[in-house]
Amino acid sequence: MKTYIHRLSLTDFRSYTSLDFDLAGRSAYLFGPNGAGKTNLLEAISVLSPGRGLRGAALADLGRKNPDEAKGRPWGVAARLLSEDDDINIGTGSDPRDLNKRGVRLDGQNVSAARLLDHLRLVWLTPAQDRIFLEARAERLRFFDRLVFADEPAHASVVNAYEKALRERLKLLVHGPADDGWLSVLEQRLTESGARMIASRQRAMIALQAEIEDHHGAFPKADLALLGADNPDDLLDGYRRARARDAAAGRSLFGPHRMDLSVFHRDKNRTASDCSTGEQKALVLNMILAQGSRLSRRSDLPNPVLLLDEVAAHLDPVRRAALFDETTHLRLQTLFTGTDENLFDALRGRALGVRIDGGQLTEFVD
Ligand SMILES: Nc1ncnc2c1ncn2[C@@H]1O[C@H](COP(=O)(O)OP(=O)(O)OP(=O)(O)O)[C@@H](O)[C@H]1O
Repeated sequence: MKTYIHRLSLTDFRSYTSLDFDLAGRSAYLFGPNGAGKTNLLEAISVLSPGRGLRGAALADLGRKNPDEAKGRPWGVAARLLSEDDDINIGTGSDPRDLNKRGVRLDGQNVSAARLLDHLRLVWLTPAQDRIFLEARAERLRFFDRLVFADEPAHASVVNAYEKALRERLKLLVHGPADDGWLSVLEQRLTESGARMIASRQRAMIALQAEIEDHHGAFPKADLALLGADNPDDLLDGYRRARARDAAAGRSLFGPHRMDLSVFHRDKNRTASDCSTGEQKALVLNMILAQGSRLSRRSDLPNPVLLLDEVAAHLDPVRRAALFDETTHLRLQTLFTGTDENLFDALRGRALGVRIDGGQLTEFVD
């Protein structure tokens, strides 16, 4: 299902007081100086999906505030989406009673954030993710889980339920009383959600690997592997046996929350963390494009919209051209950001060029 963002409206979101942006379903290159508000605009789109957006920010921090103010204003983001058989208004914004919460609306009806996924799938890449192969395991797993989740939305609630049970079990083990009955209930829950987590991650990894084989000739091939995927039949016993060790360590040392994603650069015959910065960027971009391509072929899902923050400038001209060709070929609505206006030349005719300065969109170049 091809879905495109047609119009985007922001109210008191980060540096924007009020903004209406007519994308008309097109891709766009947003350019302007540092601090102009380019990432803020991508972040506004990113909160049109469950979770806390591409910076992982606290919801209360998204509201516009002056430097001397401790608290931001209530904020809102709305979009009109058009697809082949759908025309819908989606919106989200602060809960006026509690700025740490937000409400979500679909055509004026209050709904849960998960419902946004019925209409819009987002895949993003930010500069912070360039270092994903060098980060701690938990960060890499979170990155990969987001890819899984764009594919299987239920994965997010399974991970949440798992993490909640894990925290509760650890609290009991460390602070007591270590009621064996309740611990067993929690470990049973961990076993059930843990087995689902492992299965979803394995499915997503296999599908992504198959997609990488088929596409993106200009980007290095990545060999993906999931490490630490326990046999689901061993989980219950594993938690039981880890009790004393976990209590002593004050950490949960067993289970699929300790899985990791291993990425290998096939042509260089090196693990990703030993590759150059540019090679790492190309590897992660390959994974993002593969995911975008995969989702775009699923006729049961909305077409993904790609948010690529400061990606183009860090690629060599051949890869940059390949990136622009790929997103055009896949008909993926993509929002690129960058400081260099000249990069727009390669996108002319297939994306809007939008100058952003002082928090305002000041110029459109077609
Ligand atoms: N809650 C907020 N209220 C008002 N302004 C904010 C808020 N949060 C961030 N800002 C401002 O937004 C600006 C940063 O915008 P953004 O990160 O979108 O810049 P950018 O154009 O992506 O810049 P760069 O090229 O440096 O990445 C900063 O000036 C910052 O002070």
